[in-house]
Order: sequence, then structure tokens, then C-alpha cells
Amino acid sequence: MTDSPTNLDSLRQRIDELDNEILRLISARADCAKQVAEVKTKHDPSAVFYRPEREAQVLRRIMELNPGPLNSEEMARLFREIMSACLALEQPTKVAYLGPEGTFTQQAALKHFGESAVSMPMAAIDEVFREVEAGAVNYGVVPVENSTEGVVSHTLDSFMDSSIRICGEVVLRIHHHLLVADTTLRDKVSRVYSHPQSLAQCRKWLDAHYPRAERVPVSSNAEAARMIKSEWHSAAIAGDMAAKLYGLEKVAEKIEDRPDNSTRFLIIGSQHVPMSGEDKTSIVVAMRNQPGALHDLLEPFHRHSIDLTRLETRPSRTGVWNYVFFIDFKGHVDEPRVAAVLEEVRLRASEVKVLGSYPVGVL
Ligand SMILES: C=C(O[C@@H]1C=C(C(=O)O)C=C[C@H]1O)C(=O)O
Repeated sequence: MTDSPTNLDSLRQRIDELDNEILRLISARADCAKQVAEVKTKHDPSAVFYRPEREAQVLRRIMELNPGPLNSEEMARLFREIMSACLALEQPTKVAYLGPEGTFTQQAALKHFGESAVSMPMAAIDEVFREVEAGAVNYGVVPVENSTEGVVSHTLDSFMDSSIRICGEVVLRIHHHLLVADTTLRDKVSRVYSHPQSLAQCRKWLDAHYPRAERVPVSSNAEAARMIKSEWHSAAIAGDMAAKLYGLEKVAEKIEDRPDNSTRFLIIGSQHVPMSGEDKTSIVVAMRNQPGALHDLLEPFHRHSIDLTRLETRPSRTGVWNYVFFIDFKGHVDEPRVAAVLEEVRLRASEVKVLGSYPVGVL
């Protein structure tokens, strides 16, 4: 095939025809979603419109059927946006996230809910919990663990005295950059601002490249990006969103010590999410302070061949919560084998709280 104008013209004509078709199909899909909303409200006036298990199934199916040449993740991202717009037709979804604007948590919220959701930054993790509990927003997004730095204990602690449930998870690859403003004197950088987790995730890189620069922990990467605008001798470590938001330049890209650095975020809300076919459950368990307690707790999971994906211990905060374990495992509370394990665990523990069953993160 040559690149002759006639060839280009006919290819563009073909693209126009395909776009017409795509337009017609997306509109038909949106009409269907509107009808789904009518059915939902007819049976239950206080119906929940967002269905995480259904969205996970739609995305998984698309990824499975994708014929290429676009890769499956790319295709799922496109469908993510189509669903986001369809859901907004049913009801605009309000989402609170750990702010300020430009944080990785905002990026996670967009990745999970798409651009049509209305997202609101909160100053602290417990504020996100409070907004969801008060019903001021439909959902919240909070970080829970990082592959390099471990657990975000604030999030786990917030679950202890809350009735909030986990409705979903989203995993984000975290890339950090060293950023400067146009007024920064690049060879005079004596200070690097970032969130403590990000400073820790780039520790070796900083040791090698800026051994003498003072590392200043601040409340978020976005805050670090904002601060250096007025300091000619300072740089910030933050991600793409913060760089774009504050118009900063990248001196060095992807400076995280581990190339697979990723953070897991939780979607919190108040609904029970039905099975999606590939689910996870999170529980918090209090054990009495006695020898063998942890073994007693884990033994039923082993016997029923249930795959544990995470175990965290947190100090107790009341008399009842002597030892508190946060456990994530594969499976859904509505599955008989999971129900059986939970029954056994309840007999051995002084308190068990199911935080939620939810689809394993798709994107
Ligand atoms: C259309 C529905 O409502 C919402 C929109 C979806 C979609 O666009 O596919 C999927 C699940 C819901 O979040 C539905 O429940 O099927």
C-alpha cells in the first residue's frame, strides 16, 4: 500500500464510517443503561446504581474477547470510560478521595470510576471515612498498602470503629519523578520535598544522586509539588498528575527504587457487593492474648484451602481488641466454603468483623 492521497482519503472515509457506527452503538448502550436505571428504581426507590461486580464482569469479558491490535488493558480503559459515562446518566457518582488534587489516590479514583465521576479531595483518611458514613458522597478511595513500604496503618485503624464496607480495590503502578519549577536552579537543589512513603520508595536513588540534599517529609506529593513553586533551591518527588497540575518539569523520571512499585487502594462504601466470579474478602479479627492464637486463627483457612493474600497485625485499642488481625483472602462471603471458614473462625476469636467481599481489581 502506498501513502498516496487517494489511499489516505479512502482510509479516512472508512474511519468516518466506523466512527458513525461506534457513535450509534455507544448511544444505544447508553439508552440501555438508562433503562436499567428505570428498572432499578421501579423495584426499589433507594436503589444503588453503581454495581462493582457487574462492572468487573463487563471489563473482564471485554479483555477476554479483545481481538487486538489494541492491548486488553487499553481496550478495558476505553470501556471503563464508556461505563463511567453510562453510569453518570443513571446517577452521577460522588467520590471522596485522600487529597489534595494531584495525589496518586485521585489517580486511583479516576482509574476505578472513570472521568464522569465527581471526585472530591479530603485532607485526611478519616475525613474520607466520615464523608462516606455521613452519606455526603457515595464512595471513598483510600490507600491501604504499598509494595515497597507496606501497610497504610491509618486506613486499617479507621475500619476498627466504623461501619463502612469495602466495595472494591484498585492497584496502581506508582512512578515517581524528580520535579522542579521553571524558577528552580537545578544545580543548587539542597532540599527535596515529598510524602514520607515516597521519600522511602526513592531512598537509594536519592542516596546516589542527591546525597547531601535535605529530605523534607510533607503531607502529600501534591503538596510537595505546590511548595517548590516558591523555592528556587528545592525539588519535589511526585507523580504525573501533580507534575501536570503544577506545571513542573521532570529532571529525572521513574526514580522509584523498585520497578514494580505499586499501591493498592480500597473503594469504601456501604453496600454489600454480590459475587463477580473472582472476588476477595477482607475481615478483621480480635483474638484473646494466649499462646497459639494466630495458629488457631489461620488453621481453618489452610484446611479449607482458602488462599490468604494478606495478613496484618495492629495493636488493639480497646479491652476487647487484644490482638487485631486484618486478613484478606480469595473468595466471597456468599460462597459456602467461605461461610464455613468464617463460622469456625467466629468460634475461635473474640470478635470477627467482615469488612466486605469485592471483585479483585481488574485494571
Ligand atoms: C447498567 C448498569 O448500571 C451501571 C452501569 C454499568 C454499565 O454501563 O455497564 C454497569 C454496572 C453499573 O455500575 C447495570 O447495573 O447493569
